[in-house]
Amino acid sequence: MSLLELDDVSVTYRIASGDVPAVRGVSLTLDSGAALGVAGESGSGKSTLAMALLRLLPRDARVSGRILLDGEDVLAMKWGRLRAVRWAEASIVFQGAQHGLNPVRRIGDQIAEPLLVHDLAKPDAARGRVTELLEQVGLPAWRARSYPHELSGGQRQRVMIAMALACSPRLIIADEPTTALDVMVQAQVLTLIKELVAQQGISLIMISHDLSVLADVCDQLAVMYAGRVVEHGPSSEVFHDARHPYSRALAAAFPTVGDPASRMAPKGLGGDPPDPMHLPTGCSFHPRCPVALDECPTLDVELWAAGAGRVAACIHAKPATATAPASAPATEEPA
Ligand SMILES: Nc1ncnc2c1ncn2[C@@H]1O[C@H](COP(=O)(O)OP(=O)(O)OP(=O)(O)O)[C@@H](O)[C@H]1O
Repeated sequence: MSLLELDDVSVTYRIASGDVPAVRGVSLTLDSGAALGVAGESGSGKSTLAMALLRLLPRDARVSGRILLDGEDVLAMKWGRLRAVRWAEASIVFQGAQHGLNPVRRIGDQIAEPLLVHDLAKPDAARGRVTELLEQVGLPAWRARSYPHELSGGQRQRVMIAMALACSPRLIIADEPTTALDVMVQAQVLTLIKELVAQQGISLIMISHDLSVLADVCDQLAVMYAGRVVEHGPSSEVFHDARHPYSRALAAAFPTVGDPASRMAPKGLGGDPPDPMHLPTGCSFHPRCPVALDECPTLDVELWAAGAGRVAACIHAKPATATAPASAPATEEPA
């Protein structure tokens, strides 16, 4: 059985000026021990999807569909069960989360907190576990006595990863875990995440705008555009031989060191991602698409099987005989 199964998950923010459909009909699965990368430009719905997984969304968000964690529907869990699941079974490392550490509490106490809150260890045992966790993330044990301001950004992000690991969860969701770090430190933290996932058999969902980073860490890639998954399949294939023109543009968009704007603008694409409140008709990508056809503005787009274990929501990937949509990667070549 899959560790995580998303079935037609949608998230809409209800704000004063109307509904914002941030995530639209996402269906994905994650096997135990596997790593799934979720890519897309700013505003594509990645963080909203990540937060929906553990019901961390603000009150104005409405979530529909099913999110099954080990067969249990997260959306139907009572609060007590949900609190037990957070940290202990699945934990999130947020973008720039290292800035969220409490400045007046020692690192060791903060790492121990999830263990104590979940009653998974007594204070003495928790101290031992903190030492173990610091070692796992490449920090010396004496750092337990440090305060956050005494650590570098990369070290603080390692602390956040240690906290996420504290209760030995089966799933870690990492939302842009290295974005706020400089390039050298980014590489070190990514290597750390990769090793931890491989050694401890933890499943990972990693979110980034950078397809190359995801392809390096993850087995599977899902590319999101305007709240939808537009391509999904094995990482190296999606990265090197994308079937959707948006994934191709993302794959070609290697960030330029020191130029944050270059990360946000996939090569060869003009324009900006659409406003979710005013989505283009047909394929949402058609106004920016370099290979759009006349029918794309009215196309009823679906995820079509686009090779072994792959799906893509593009007319160019649509098999001539397509009749039904594929909500998850199919295992057969299209006819
Ligand atoms: N609390 C909120 N209320 C209303 N709209 C929101 C809220 N949070 C996000 N949105 C909107 O939902 C859409 C998806 O946002 P989201 O942050 O999930 O995208 P993202 O791909 O994670 O972007 P980024 O990489 O910038 O974090 C955007 O249009 C955003 O403006």
